[in-house]
Amino acid sequence: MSENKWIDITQPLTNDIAHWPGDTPFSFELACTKKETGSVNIGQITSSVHMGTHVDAPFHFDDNGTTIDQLDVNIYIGKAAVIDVSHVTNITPKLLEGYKWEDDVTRILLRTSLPNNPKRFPKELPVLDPAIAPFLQQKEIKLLGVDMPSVDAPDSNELATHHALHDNGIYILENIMLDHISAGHYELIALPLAIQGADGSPVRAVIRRIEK
Ligand SMILES: Nc1ccccc1C(=O)C[C@H](N)C(=O)O
Ligand SMILES: [Zn+2]
Ligand SMILES: [Zn+2]
Repeated sequence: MSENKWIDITQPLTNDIAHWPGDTPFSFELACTKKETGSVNIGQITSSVHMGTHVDAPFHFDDNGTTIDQLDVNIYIGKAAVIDVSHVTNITPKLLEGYKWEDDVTRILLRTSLPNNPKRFPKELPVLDPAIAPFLQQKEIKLLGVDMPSVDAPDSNELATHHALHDNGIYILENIMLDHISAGHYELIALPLAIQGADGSPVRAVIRRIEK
C-alpha cells in the first residue's frame, strides 16, 4: 500500500508576489555572489511578515497578544478538513452547519470562491461572518485556514473576524492555495518561523490526504 503524497498549498515567494496595499513588498536577491566571496552565494530577503501563505500571531491585532515565537507548534501540525464554500460569497454559521463535522478534526481550511492568484491583490473578498468563530469553537476548531489575504475585509479597521476568532481560541492561517484541492480529510503542516517578537510569519503549508 502506498502512502499519499504531501501536496504544496503555499504561494511561491516570487519578487512579484502581491503584497498588502502600502505594506513592504517581498524581495529576494543575492547580496553576495560566489564570484565575489570566492566560496558561496548568499541571498537576502526583505518582506512584510504577512506575505504569501502566512500565519497571524495574536500580537498582530492585540498589543497584549502572544507573538509568533511564543505559539505552540502543535497548532500548525495535524488533522485538517478542507471545506468547499466556493458557491457562496458570505460564509455564515448556518452555512457551515450544513457540513458533516467529525470529532477528531480541530483544523479547517476553507476553499472559497476567490481564485488562487498570488500575483494579484484581490479587489473583493468573500465575507467571513464573525459569528462563525463561536460556532467553530463549539466544534473544537483550533485553526482556521483561508485562501484569501485576510479573514476580514481589506478596508476593515476593527477586524471583527480576527478578534472573534482570537476570543474563541482559533488561530489564523491566510493565503493558502486550494484550487487544486478537493474537499475532505487531510493532515496539515504549516509551521511559522520562530521570529522573536513578530506579529506573523510566512509558512510552508503542505497537506496529505487521509483515506477514510
Ligand atoms: N500588512 C498589513 C498592513 C496594514 C493592514 C493590514 C495588513 C495585513 O497584512 C493584514 C493581514 N494580512 C491580516 O489580515 O492579518
Ligand atoms: Zn496576516
Ligand atoms: Zn489576518
